[in-house]
Amino acid sequence: MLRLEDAVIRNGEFTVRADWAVDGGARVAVIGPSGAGKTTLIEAIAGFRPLERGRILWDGRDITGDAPGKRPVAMLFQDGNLFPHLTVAENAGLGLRPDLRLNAEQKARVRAALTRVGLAGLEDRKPGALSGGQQSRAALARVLLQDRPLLLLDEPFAALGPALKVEMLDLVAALAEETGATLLMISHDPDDARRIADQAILVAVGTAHPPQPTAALLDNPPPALRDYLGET
Ligand SMILES: Nc1ncnc2c1ncn2[C@@H]1O[C@H](COP(=O)(O)OP(=O)(O)OP(=O)(O)O)[C@@H](O)[C@H]1O
Repeated sequence: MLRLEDAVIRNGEFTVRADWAVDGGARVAVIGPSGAGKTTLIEAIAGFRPLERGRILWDGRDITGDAPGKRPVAMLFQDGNLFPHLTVAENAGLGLRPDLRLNAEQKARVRAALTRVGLAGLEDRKPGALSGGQQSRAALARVLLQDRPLLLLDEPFAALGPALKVEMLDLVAALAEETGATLLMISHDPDDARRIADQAILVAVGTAHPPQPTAALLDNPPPALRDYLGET
């Protein structure tokens, strides 16, 4: 379980508050107007931004002061953070060992992860020789190999076309199901939230609200969300 306890997170003059918990294994969308603090929230959970007040707990353990690498967290960004000079296998392998000194068993795990995300046969390509969707898959393989119980996604597939995006969302949902990972995903597209997340955290007017059923929130949005969704 992820718990934010009476947390206040600052980003310049801006602050966002959070006081709630997300159950282990849940899939949660983070939605809300532009500039409301969604990225700020995710950065604090990942450890890139200190709390001004409060605590972050994972399964009861206080991780508030832990460095990003020590947290139970893997993060997937929109650009995938792939290194252009490394092969697909090497980019994925970074999820196991940053120095890439992989033994035979670890190399086999990299191959298995690449196969799982549909990149078998492309292990030796560089990212520049992959399509956008294939690049997303390579980044996902790295996240899979990191094997962390909490997966944070900041609009990971926004640059993909609609069909490809749906394919990637379904793959992420399937992987989360298989590994039991807890998923928090920022999205600007309500359809993404409905597709992948049965719960949603609304971030608006300085507050990240407790998770609530996605369909109920989107079917009957509060004013801050209604304006944003263009349903005035
Ligand atoms: N470097 C900064 N210095 C000061 N204020 C900042 C800085 N970066 C962001 N902010 C402010 O913090 C607030 C939250 O930004 P954040 O990126 O978390 O919002 P967001 O909900 O993720 O937005 P978007 O949906 O547009 O990505 C914004 O209102 C912004 O003005």
